[in-house]
Amino acid sequence: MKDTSALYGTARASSLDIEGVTLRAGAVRVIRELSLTVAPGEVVALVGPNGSGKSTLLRSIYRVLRPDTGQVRVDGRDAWGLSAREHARTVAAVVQDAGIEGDLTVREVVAMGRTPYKRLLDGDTAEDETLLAQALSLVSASHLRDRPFTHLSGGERQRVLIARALTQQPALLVLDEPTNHLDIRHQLDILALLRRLPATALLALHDLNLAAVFCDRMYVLADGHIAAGGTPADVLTPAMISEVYGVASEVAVHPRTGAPQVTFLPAE
Ligand SMILES: Nc1ncnc2c1ncn2[C@@H]1O[C@H](COP(=O)(O)OP(=O)(O)OP(=O)(O)O)[C@@H](O)[C@H]1O
Repeated sequence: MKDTSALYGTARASSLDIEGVTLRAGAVRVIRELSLTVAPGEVVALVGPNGSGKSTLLRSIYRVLRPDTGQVRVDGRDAWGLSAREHARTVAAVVQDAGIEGDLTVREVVAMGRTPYKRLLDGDTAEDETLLAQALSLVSASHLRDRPFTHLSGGERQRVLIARALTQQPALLVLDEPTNHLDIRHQLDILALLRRLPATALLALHDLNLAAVFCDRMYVLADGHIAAGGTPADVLTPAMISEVYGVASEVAVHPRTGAPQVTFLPAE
């Protein structure tokens, strides 16, 4: 098992409380009076149909979209009241469009994660190099270190962006479809890594069966509100899947993993 001790030698995990949050994107009210909690160290999935508001909700946690009403609290403190540096030392995000252009190398992209720990013009220290190397190793991307980021495949980029988030040493990781573009081995590796890290994680996921195996709890978003929440066994029922996704299914307990396993049935 790969070493996480440099990044997480001292275990860090934040609580997240979202209370009565309403969010607008443009003129549209996307999230209405939504509340959810994630306890320190939990891995919680946010699932739901396209357009249900998952990405929008995550944006309010990594401070791109300020709530109209309600509060996002990290360790009991208003996330929007923290200094930018303090917030970035606590919360790291992995998003779909990271907006990285130009000819930055993978190493330079991952090193951005150290910014909240530096003053202007500070160079990288030996400790930074150790953290970068460990983060790249954890996502199986050490061999990509000196390649231009924009030359990478979609799955390689995704892993590098996860490495960048890890070098922030976040106590809360917010991830928007982190398994997007990844082949099955890397999907399993990344989700197992999130489970193993001491940090708290909230991740938007489409794959209900992966959520069932790797997440402590899940919230189902539908049309900007929470339609269901609880353990995968509580949440993943044919009735919920039919109501929220309009798809027929059967749910069994997998004999090896003990997790619920959904089989989707084609429309008749
Ligand atoms: N800037 C914007 N202006 C107007 N509407 C927006 C904007 N951003 C998002 N929306 C709308 O908000 C709704 C929720 O979008 P969001 O991206 O949060 O959904 P999602 O659950 O992450 O979807 P997906 O599974 O497709 O990634 C969608 O109907 C979307 O069209």
